[in-house]
This record gives sequence, C-alpha cells and structure tokens, in this order.
Amino acid sequence: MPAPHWPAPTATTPVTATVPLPGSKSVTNRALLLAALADGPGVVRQALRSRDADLMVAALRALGTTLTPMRETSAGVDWQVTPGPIRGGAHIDVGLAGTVMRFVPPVAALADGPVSFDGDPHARKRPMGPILDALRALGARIDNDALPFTISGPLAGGEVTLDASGSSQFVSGLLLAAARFEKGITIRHVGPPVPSLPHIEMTIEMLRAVGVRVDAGERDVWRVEPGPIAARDMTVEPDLSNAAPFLAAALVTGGTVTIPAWPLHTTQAGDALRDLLTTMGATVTRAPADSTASGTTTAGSGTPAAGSDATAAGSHPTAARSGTTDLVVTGTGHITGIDADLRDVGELTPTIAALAALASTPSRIRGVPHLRGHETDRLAALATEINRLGGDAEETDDGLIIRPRPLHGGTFHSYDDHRMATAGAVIGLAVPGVEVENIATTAKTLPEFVQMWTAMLEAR
Ligand SMILES: O=C(O)C1=C[C@@H](OP(=O)(O)O)[C@@H](O)[C@H](O)C1
Ligand SMILES: C=C(OP(=O)(O)O)C(=O)O
Repeated sequence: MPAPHWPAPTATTPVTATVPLPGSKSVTNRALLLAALADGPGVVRQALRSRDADLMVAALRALGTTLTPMRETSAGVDWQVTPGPIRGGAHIDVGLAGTVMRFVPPVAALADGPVSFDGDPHARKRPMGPILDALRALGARIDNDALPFTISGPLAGGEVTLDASGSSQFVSGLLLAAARFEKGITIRHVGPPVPSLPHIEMTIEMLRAVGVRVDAGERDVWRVEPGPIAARDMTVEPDLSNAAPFLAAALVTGGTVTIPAWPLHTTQAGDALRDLLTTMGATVTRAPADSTASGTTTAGSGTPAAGSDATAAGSHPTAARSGTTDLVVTGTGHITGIDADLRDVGELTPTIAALAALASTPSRIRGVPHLRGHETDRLAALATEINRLGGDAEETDDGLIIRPRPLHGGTFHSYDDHRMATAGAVIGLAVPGVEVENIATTAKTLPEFVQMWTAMLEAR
C-alpha cells in the first residue's frame, strides 16, 4: 500500500532557523570507496547515513571490505574501514544511486571473480553505456550495456576514449579506482561538454589527498598513475546541495535560514547557491562559525553543526585548508526569475525551478540536457508537475523556461526522486494544498527531511 501523500506545510510567517545538515552524499561515497581501496585501515568521519550511503557500504562489504561503525550521532557515522582482498561472487544492489552504479563497477573489475549488479526499475534506464564500454576497452568482460549486468576482470587499465556528456560520474568512477589498475588510466572525453565538472574536481582533490597522482592539465583529459592509495582519516563536509530547499525557504517566506559549517573552500555543487540565490533576490552573508543569529533555534537534529569539529581540526583537505563559516541567507518574500546555465551544478535544478515557479519574472535554465538521465527525466518531471499546479513551465532542448503564473494546490509527484520531492515542499511553502507524493524518497540523501523541514518552520 503506498503511503499517503505528504501535505506540504504552508509558511504563514517568515522562517528564522538554523539548519545543520548531515554529510554530503558525494563526499561520503567517494571517501568510503577510497578507504576500501587503501593500503591499510582508515577512518571516514561524519559520513552520511542515507539510502545511497547505505548502498555504498553494502556494496563495499560484499566486495570484501570491513566497515565498522565507531560512533554514530545525528551529525553522521564514523566508519572504521579495513580493506580486504576484492572478492568476486558478489551481487551489488545499486538502488537508484548514480554514485554506486558508476563508482563500484571499476572496483568490481578488480575482484577475483564475476560480480553482478542490478538496481531499482528506473536504475535500468539510467545511462551506463560509456563507462561499461570504457571498462571493456580496459580489459573487463561485461554482458550488457545497462543494468542489470555482470562484470569480470582482470582489468589492466591503460588509455580509453569515452563520451561523458551524459554524466560526469563516468569519469569520476574510472578515476577513483584507477590507481589500482596495473597501468593506471588515461581518459579522453570526446563529445558535447561534460556536465558537473566540480564533481570531477571533487574526485581529483580527494584522490590527491590520499596520495594518488592525477594529471588534469589538459581539457577533457585525465590521467591517474598506478600506485598505492593511502589510508587516511577523512571527514565529510555537510551536504550543500541538500541545503538548497532550506535556503530556498528563506526566499519564499522572506525569512532567514542559517546553515552552519559551510566550507570556505569546497568542490561541492551546492556552493553555487550563494550566487544563484543572490541573483534570485536573496542577501547571502557569511558569519563566523561560532556565532548564531540571535533569536534563532536549531532545526533538525539539534546537535552541533555537522562538520564543525572536523573542519576546525579535521583531515578532510578541503575543510582543513580553510575552515568554515555559517552561511546566512535572507529573503524578501519576492523572488526574481533567473537566466542561468546550470551545467556545472545540475543537481540544483529542481530547487531553482521550484523558486522560478514562484518568481515574479520569467526564468530560463540552460545547459542541463543530462538531467534526463538522472533519478527521473527531471526536465519532463519539473515541467509536468509545475504545470499540474497551474504553472507555466516549458521544456527546451537543454533546460526549462518557467514563466510567472499563479499556482494552486494539488498533487506534486516525486518520481522516486529526492530532489523532486523537496522541490514540491518548497512550492508548498507558498501554495496551500500541495501534497507531495512519496516524500519518503528523500531518504536517498536526507532521511530526516520531513523532521528537519517541520523543525525549520517551527523554529523562532
Ligand atoms: O559524482 C557525484 O557525486 C555526482 C555527480 C553529478 O552527476 P551527473 O554528472 O550525472 O549530473 C551529480 O548530479 C550527482 O548528484 C552526484
Ligand atoms: C543526480 C543525483 O544523484 P545520483 O548520485 O544518483 O546521480 C542527485 O542527487 O541529484
């Protein structure tokens, strides 16, 4: 029996809340995988606990890694990770997680036997061809061009050309495991532009932090030298993309939302929110990390900011280098439309589109045709759901045009997409009677979403 739809709360007053966020999905799943491939036991601190992270943990365990939780708080889980020989014979469930379906197969190709992969029904539709062809070119045998498939090594590594315009994760997946390939790897991208380049930067930065030599000096070419991956003590930053709906609430309600422990230097896509939300009419400031806006209370977990102690003293390179501040976003209740190329930060599109649907001037979102291969076809889903509520959204070849039009209540379908569900919540702040279908899908990256959202609205 499907769960009843979630009545998205409407904000009757401006929100004033501090919202600590759990760890980044993208950093967590890279850190766990690198720790599993390392030359000794390591630690991943303040890792996200969510469906995607749990799927990564299960995948690495199935391949022979020992992962032991040392401490779990609402800021995340500290994992002791002890690598083992990579075992064949495993079956990996990727769920709907791009980071599992693209990052784990290159590791599986190093196993001593075949490894099979499958996932949610929609996972079978997400693009996999370029990374599977690349693994074949590097020596692996694979029996299909999409999920489900079985992969067998050995994988020698070497040079490969692929079209990564469908997902940056094809490049990241190959790079993450490549130091363990006998010949390392040289990847050449040929095709339309690669999306989500900051996520490839994240991969490179995290590889370098564990001693892997990466050459990214030439556009669309990446080289990883074979060699050991150092065991480290890594700390995960808060998930800045999951900050998006909460910060959007400041714009929609004319309130103030503070996110603690926002890194001063980061490769996370969510950092682009500072500029995007400014363009849409917000005031964005940084406050010292130990300050709390007066009169605010903490929404969500009520624990110290995720990443705060880690970023003061921690070992994650991005956090350790430059520390963190609070990020404070204040809105006016009046949203200006935006014309933005989101190719680098496509995962922010559902929140930006939700804001655009509430804006007083038209918006155009460009550069994101690859969103058709995300958790759902996000361009079609956003246009359909905004229009279902009476809005005016139109798909283009590479994005969306959204024009102002008054919205009314109704069902907002999530398509099993966590960011569609949170986009429905953002619209619901301003539009009475919005009901989000399958809000539970937020568990992909933020299992506490409903509690955090409710606490944000109740905070004063
Ligand atoms: O490497 C990563 O952690 C991610 C890369 C991006 O994928 P695409 O390049 O497929 O957009 C992003 O959208 C996704 O949420 C996470
Ligand atoms: C595209 C996303 O996820 P995935 O890692 O499954 O690709 C996302 O989180 O917006």
